[in-house]
Amino acid sequence: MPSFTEARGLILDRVAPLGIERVGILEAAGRILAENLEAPWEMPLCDNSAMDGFAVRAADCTTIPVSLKVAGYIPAGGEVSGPVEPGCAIRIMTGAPIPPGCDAVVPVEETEGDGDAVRIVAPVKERQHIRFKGEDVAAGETVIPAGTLIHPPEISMLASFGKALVPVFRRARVAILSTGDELIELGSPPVPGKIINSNTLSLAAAVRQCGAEPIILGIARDDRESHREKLAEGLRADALITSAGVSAGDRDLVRDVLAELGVEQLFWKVDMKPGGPTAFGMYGEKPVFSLPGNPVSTMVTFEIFARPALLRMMGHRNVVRPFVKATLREDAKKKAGKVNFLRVQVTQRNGRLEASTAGDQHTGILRTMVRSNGLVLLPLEASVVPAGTEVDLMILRDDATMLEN
Ligand SMILES: Nc1nc2c(c(=O)[nH]1)N[C@H]1C(S)=C(S)[C@@H](COP(=O)(O)OP(=O)(O)OC[C@H]3O[C@@H](n4cnc5c(N)ncnc54)[C@H](O)[C@@H]3O)O[C@H]1N2
Ligand code: MOO
Repeated sequence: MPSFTEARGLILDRVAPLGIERVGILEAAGRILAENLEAPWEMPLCDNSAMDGFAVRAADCTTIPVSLKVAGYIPAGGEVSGPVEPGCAIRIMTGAPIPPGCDAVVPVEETEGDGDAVRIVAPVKERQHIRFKGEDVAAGETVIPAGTLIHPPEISMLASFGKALVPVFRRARVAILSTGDELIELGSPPVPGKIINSNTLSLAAAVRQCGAEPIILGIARDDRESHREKLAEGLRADALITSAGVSAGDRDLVRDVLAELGVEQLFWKVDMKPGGPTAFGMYGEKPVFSLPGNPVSTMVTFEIFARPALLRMMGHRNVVRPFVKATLREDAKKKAGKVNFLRVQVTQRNGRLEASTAGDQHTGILRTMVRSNGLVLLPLEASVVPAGTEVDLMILRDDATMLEN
């Protein structure tokens, strides 16, 4: 039986980025750039002022104070007129081009009005307060390499170079199927023995949260016909995720029917809890995740196995949430011989991360998952991990470490 890292390795070895598409620049945020951005021109395009003030010739300002004739005005977006004569200054706004002849800008705060002239009252150094042509980016330079996750700074750079359409890796279309005769859809009244199909929705939300597109297939009933029809439909997407029907129950049909449909199984069962009865296979280039049905196990196995694979398919390079060190606040008990993921509440105290159990750790307890914002890895052989131990923590929520308790 593979460890969770081996199982994840088997998956990541088999999935690769999907194709490339061009999207409107705002749609590119959160996506992965698929081609290098090479600067089509230099930035800035011309020497320009970094301050509101006066463009001067530094050689005119060797003795301070000095009065210079104000010979013109260039607003931002304005145009440069002829060269500036010695003894003259040009009123200039931030971003406006430096007129020829000038080699420094004096901020307005370092000047005084003097009729038609301006009096410069602070020392002036050649080149001060000028943003020089090409100092930010040279023409032809690779400014953003392919494979970069696009954040607002990349949007700014892409926009600055006129890229209204941006080449990004395609989003994965992910089919989601729940299985089981006990399931009813959201909206039906509660009935003992029946379960509202929450896995489809938590999976769809998780798929969406990682930037992929969920395709909800509904529920496959516990017969081969229903499984065959729904699973075949799911295999048309870029990836298929099913929940339930993979343990040892006599009606756990998922793996059987997937095999009939031509899915090559790479593993079934992983050495971890929750999530032991997870299966994974490939249908050609498409990954097929058969996740266990307990809602907690479904979500944990999505995090550990499906999310990294979907991210890789969408071109991401950093696909695995890293483990960071945290201090365990209470003793944690488990059965020796299996890796456990403990659902925890992460807090930050004096800049250090601490993890407390989020409640009852039975895999049937959904409330504990709702209370948790991280998973602590409890190692294989341990049966008690005492309070105060430094443990490996996987943070699941971006806002988790903002909490100071
Ligand atoms: N004899 C064995 N029994 C079980 C084993 C085992 O190894 N041997 N493993 C246990 C573990 S661990 C898990 S996890 C579950 C996984 O079972 P399945 O994936 O086959 O799922 P089901 O048995 O159908 O359902 C489990 C549980 O989850 C609820 N469920 C299922 N689908 C949904 C859904 N779409 N939305 C919300 N809740 C769902 C279902 O009602 C059950 O309560 O097997 C153990 N048994
Ligand atoms: O793995 Mo089951 O996922 O322990 O509840």
